Amino acid sequence: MNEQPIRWGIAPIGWRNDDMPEIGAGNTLSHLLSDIVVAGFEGTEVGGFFPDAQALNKELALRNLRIAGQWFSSYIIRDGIELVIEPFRKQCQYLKEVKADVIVVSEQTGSIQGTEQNVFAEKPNFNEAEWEQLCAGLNELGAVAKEYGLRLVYHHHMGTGVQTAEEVDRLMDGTDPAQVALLYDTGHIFVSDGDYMMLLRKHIGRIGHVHFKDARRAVLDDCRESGKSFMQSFLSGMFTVPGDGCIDFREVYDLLLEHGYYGWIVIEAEQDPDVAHPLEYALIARRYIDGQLLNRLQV
Ligand SMILES: O=C1C[C@@H](O)[C@H](O)[C@@H](O)C1=O
Ligand SMILES: [Co+2]
Repeated sequence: MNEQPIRWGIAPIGWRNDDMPEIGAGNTLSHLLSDIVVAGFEGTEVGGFFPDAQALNKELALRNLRIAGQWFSSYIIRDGIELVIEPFRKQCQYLKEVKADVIVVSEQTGSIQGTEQNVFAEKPNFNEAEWEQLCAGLNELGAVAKEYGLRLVYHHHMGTGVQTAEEVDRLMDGTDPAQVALLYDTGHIFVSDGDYMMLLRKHIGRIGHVHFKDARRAVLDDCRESGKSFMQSFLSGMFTVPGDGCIDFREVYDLLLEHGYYGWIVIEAEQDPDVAHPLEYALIARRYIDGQLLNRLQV
C-alpha cells in the first residue's frame, strides 16, 4: 500500500515536446501511455498532441492512468486579462473533463523560451506596472480555475519574466495564496540560480505542484558559456531525469514530506527522444525514485 500522499507522474516531454513539435513526432499517444505504465507511473500531463477529452479518457481508463494537469501560456501583460480569460476557460473545461488537478500557468509576454536568443542573458524583466497587471490577472485566473475544480499553479521558467528566486518572491508576494499556488521546478531554478533549495524552503507553503527535472552540470556550463538558446540547450542534453544529473532530490523530497506536501511530483526531462530513449530514461527515473527516495537504505 502506498502510504505517501504523493502521486508520481511523468510528462510527455521526453517523448514529444510542445516547444519543438517536430521532435519525436512519430511517438503516438498509445506508445507514450503504455511506456508510462511499463515504467510504473500513475499519470501524466496533457501534451499538445493529445486528443479530445472523451478519446483521452478512454485511453487513460484502459491503462488506469490519470491526468495531473496541463500547461497554459498566458499573455496577461501583452494582451490584457480580458483576452486571456476565454481560452483559459476553454482549457479549464477540458481539464475538468479529463479530471485533472491543476492548470499550469506561465506568463509568456516577452518570453524567449521559444526563440534563438541566449537564454542565459536575454530574459525579459517586468516593470512595476507589469508586475501589478500580472499578479492581478493571475488572481482572476485562479478564481476561474476554482470554478472548474482546478488549482492554478504558476510555473517559473527560464527565459521568462518569472525565472529567478527573486522574481518568484515578487510573484508570490503580489498574488493571493487562495488563488495562486506555485509549481516548483527543480531544473529551472537550478539552471537559473544554482541554489534550488532556497526557493523551496521559502515558498514551501505555496507549492501546489512539482516538476522533478535534473540537469547535467558540464552540459549546462557549456550551454551557458556558448550562450545557447533554451531549445538548443535542451537539445544538447542540458536536462535529464532524476538520478542522471547533479541535483540531490533526496533533500528536496524530504523537505516536501516534512511540510506535508501532497499532490503530484511529475518527472519532466526534455531531451531529444532520438538521442535519449524515452522509456529507458523513464526507467532510470523510476529506479532512482524507488531506490533513493521511497526505499532508502538507512546507514
Ligand atoms: O513544465 C514545462 C513545460 C515545457 O513546455 C517547458 O518548456 C519545460 O521546460 C517545462 O519545465
Ligand atoms: Co516544468
